[in-house]
Amino acid sequence: MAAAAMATLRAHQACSRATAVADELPTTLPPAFLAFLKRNGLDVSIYAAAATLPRYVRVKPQAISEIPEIEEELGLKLSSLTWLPNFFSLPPEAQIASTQAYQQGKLYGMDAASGAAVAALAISPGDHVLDVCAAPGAKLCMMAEFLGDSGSLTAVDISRPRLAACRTMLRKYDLGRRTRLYLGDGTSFSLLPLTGTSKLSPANVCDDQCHNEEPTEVTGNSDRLCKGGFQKDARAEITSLYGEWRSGRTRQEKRAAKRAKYLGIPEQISWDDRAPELFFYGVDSGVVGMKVADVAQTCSDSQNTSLRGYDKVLVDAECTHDGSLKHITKYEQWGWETFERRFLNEDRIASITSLQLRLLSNGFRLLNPGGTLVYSTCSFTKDQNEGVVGRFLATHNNAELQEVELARQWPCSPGGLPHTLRFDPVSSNTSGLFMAKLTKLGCGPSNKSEVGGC
Ligand SMILES: C[S@@+](CC[C@H](N)C(=O)[O-])C[C@H]1O[C@@H](n2cnc3c(N)ncnc32)[C@H](O)[C@@H]1O
Repeated sequence: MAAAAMATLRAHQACSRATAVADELPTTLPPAFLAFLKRNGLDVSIYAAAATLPRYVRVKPQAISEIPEIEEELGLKLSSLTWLPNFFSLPPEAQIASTQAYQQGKLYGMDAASGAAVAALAISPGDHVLDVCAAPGAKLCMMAEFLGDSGSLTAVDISRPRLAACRTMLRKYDLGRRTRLYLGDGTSFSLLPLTGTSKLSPANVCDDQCHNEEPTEVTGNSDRLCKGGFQKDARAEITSLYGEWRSGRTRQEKRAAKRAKYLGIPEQISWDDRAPELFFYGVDSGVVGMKVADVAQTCSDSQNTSLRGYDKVLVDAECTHDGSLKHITKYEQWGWETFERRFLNEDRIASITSLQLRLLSNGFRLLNPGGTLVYSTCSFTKDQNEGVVGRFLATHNNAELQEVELARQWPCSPGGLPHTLRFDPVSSNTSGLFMAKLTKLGCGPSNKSEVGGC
């Protein structure tokens, strides 16, 4: 079909969907949310699309040949997305959680717009990738798939329970081999990728004499390791090496859970506690066999050296979630007070753009020159999207917005800055998502303190 005819058809489809959604406008959205939409110039009718929006799943490449069996189990046809490989749409009411295909880790639920944000990063095998706000981890899983058998994936999130969900997901889908998960603050995270190879093969790992579940400085014999911990040898010099990661909650996690339960607070690290905690590492993440000090090599250690940062960075920033339609409508059952407290609280809204800017700036600091960063949110507001990116560009003359070439085939609209993109239920038939793709230009006077040899 000619491009012009295609555009007309798309506009027509969007228009008839818009008419349909306006007819089904929900009346239950709470006043605080309606006021938030009004303040931000957003049209409430978009939320009526929530009920008709398809569900999307990503089928792992290894399971693509099993689509007929998966369809039979689901009792319906998977409709392949022509613009996003391995993504399929399902009717909104489709239930996947009880299927064997889901339980066996052959597919996972993920909105197509979220898949597009990962595709925009153009991850290649061998890349060192950083995910600054990783949990609960659907994008992380997709990034791990793209990475394949080389390179590394480092992921950070500030919420312990969400990070635990992320770890469960990586393990369920067997995608954690090259991944390190950190409980930490993405605005200050400074750890560099591990570019070397593991110093010990699993054959050298011993089972006995294990003392700790987490690495600590101990007197040890660096030739032999314990699974998930370290052994003591009084004769050897002070050293500590990582063994294989062991499942189950670490002592540190159990302590934090107990404390959070006692205080009745969420298990989240405090904003002042900036030291990242290694929460999970895969067998090929480069951690096994490394000294604690080497794994903890930070960006500040690397000034004026040749230590490298990350090739690709995703900053899928915390936001007000107003574009995440299905999520929003769930609050009808969960209670709008929770939504108001979490997302519409005045202090929270005031601080969120500042948080987003700091997450973006820190992700960019850790990016190698020539590398790619994608900033995304699931908010429709200009402040959290074009506003944050505009403020960032005003102070980073080594950053440049880039075209997402794949997007020429995507059902999205242009954002308010060159090359930025917006997905929404009416024109894209997806949840809401904004994305900006940035690259870091070569070293200049303005980026002297950044990684990558500058
Ligand atoms: C939009 S969600 C990320 C979704 C995730 N990328 C995915 O695909 O599943 C935003 C995440 O940012 C995390 N977050 C909030 N503040 C943070 C901070 N200062 N540093 C790191 N993560 C943070 C939240 O805990 C939340 O999990």
